[in-house]
Amino acid sequence: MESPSRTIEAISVRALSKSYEGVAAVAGIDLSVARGEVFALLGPNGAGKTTTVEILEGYRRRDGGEVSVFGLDPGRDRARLKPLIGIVLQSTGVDRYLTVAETVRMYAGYYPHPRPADEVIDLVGLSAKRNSRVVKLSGGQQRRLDVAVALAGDPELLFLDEPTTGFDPSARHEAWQIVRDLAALGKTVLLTTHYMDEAQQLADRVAVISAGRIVAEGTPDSLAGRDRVRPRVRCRLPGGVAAPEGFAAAPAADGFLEFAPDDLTAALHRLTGWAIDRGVELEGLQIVRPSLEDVYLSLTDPTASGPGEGAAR
Ligand SMILES: Nc1ncnc2c1ncn2[C@@H]1O[C@H](COP(=O)(O)OP(=O)(O)OP(=O)(O)O)[C@@H](O)[C@H]1O
Repeated sequence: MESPSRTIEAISVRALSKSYEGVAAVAGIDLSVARGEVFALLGPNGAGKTTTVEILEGYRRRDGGEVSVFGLDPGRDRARLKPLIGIVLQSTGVDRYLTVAETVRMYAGYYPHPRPADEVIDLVGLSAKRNSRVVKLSGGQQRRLDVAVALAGDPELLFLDEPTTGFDPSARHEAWQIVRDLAALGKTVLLTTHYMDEAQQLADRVAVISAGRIVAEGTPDSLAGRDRVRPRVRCRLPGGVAAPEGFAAAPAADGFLEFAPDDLTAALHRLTGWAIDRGVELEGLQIVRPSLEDVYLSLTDPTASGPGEGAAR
């Protein structure tokens, strides 16, 4: 039978506030993260992400609001919370002259119910480097070791602070796989990132923080009505060929013909039928929907023109 504690949310935040010298860094945030969820906090520099996360970790005091992590208040119950959470900071200070296995075992020793060190090392893909000294690891391998250290105590919740900053593309994809593996184990993951593709790939839900407030929250695919925006059709016509009747939209800045039809299927049928009849090539024909990055920019930059009709409803 499921224990009662399994039914509560991993993280619940109500009206959280925090100011530094009278200036609000977090100005009334509500947030809830379910157990087993991968949740991404997005926001520009200085938006209040780190402040929020460090309050959840018990490293910063809040000024106001309610915060619960597995039913515990991180401001009061840090000692009880510690074995339940693992933290991967942007840079950690593991002893560079220990081996990978020694490092993970050492950290495992701090926890009451650690995960077997070899299992943790396999999980982060460092099996081949088990007996290598930290000083000999590449940057990406050291980041994996940071994740291994955070996993040593077999926490239920992982905080990942910009987990792939500075990674090459293949290291990023490998790191993403580690996060997916953690999710498959039922772990809850709260990550901060500046990479929209990372949030799109990993997060079940995202929240965008701007100037200390949450300005949008939802799944990456539906954030701010992204899924309700009419897709745009784009293509380039050969020089001297006029757009067919009914498609006489002004060309986009890059010379593409661009329009957002009511009925995408019918419009494509008419356009491609017209092109076939006349032997015209529709160069670079594509259907474009606003990306998570488009939506993010419209939410966080008041001067940006939005990603499209209805995107930021
Ligand atoms: N210890 C501090 N003392 C004073 N001001 C602080 C302190 N920590 C953060 N701030 C301020 O609070 C605001 C929010 O900072 P925070 O570090 O939470 O933002 P962030 O979203 O994590 O930014 P980044 O993406 O750059 O890491 C910023 O204006 C920052 O200058």
